[in-house]
Amino acid sequence: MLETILKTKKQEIDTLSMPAYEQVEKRSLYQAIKHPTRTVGLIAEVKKASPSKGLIRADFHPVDIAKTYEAAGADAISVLTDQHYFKGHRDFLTAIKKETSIPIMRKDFIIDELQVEESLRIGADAILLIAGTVPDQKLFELYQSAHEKGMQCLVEVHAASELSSLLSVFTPELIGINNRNLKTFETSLSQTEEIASLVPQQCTFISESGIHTFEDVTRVQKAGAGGVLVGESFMRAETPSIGITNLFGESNDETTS
Ligand SMILES: O=C(O)c1ccccc1NCC(=O)[C@H](O)[C@H](O)COP(=O)(O)O
Repeated sequence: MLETILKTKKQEIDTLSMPAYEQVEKRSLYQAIKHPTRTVGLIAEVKKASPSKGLIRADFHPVDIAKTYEAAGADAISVLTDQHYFKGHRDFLTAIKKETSIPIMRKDFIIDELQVEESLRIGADAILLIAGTVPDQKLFELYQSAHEKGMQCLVEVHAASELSSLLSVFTPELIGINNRNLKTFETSLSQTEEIASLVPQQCTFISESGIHTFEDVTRVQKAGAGGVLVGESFMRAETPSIGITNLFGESNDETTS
């Protein structure tokens, strides 16, 4: 699947039209995760559809969803901007950035410097970089470029071997361990438990995908996760903010919108 997505991305990059600069202030994803609202950081994702699940939320209003995430104490928001596979759009990110005050991460398949520049222009505070999509040295160059432009990065891995290889080139401040196998689409939290011991002490790591219950959160927290990235279970909730309070076993009395 990843190979197919990357093929599409390369075609998109060939015809990429660069947007105008959005004049917006930068917010720190690293600080937000280091000082979370709860005992573990939460990156809440705005995602209409996905290759593994198809359409997830038909009643999809990205800015409203993002606002309810912020009201429910999310530390940061991840916005899918890929159109073809996730029904996202870069305009969603810009609109969300303007209507919220927490860090906004661009979730896409960023493999080229032009996309880093595009991310800056649309107002992203941070971008996702995925190990294995480009050689590690190239990933490091994209990481450096993002930082030079004032953005931060969540660097995602799917296997211990990917993390070891990456660490021989650079040490990202924020590492994402994705629990989803991109070949079978199965999620397993044991991914987080297996890879966690390889994360250097100075790094924070986020457990991504397949987190649906408070037990799931507790499990990855025990493995050392400083944060979780959750999409589907919030997007399937009647209102996404209730998805957040339910995930953390909190009362929904004050969060009804
Ligand atoms: O979600 C997919 O089907 C998918 C397929 C191929 C590449 C990436 C994919 N997902 C991106 C993500 O990592 C998730 O959107 C994110 O971690 C949230 O996961 P979830 O809470 O399980 O929606």
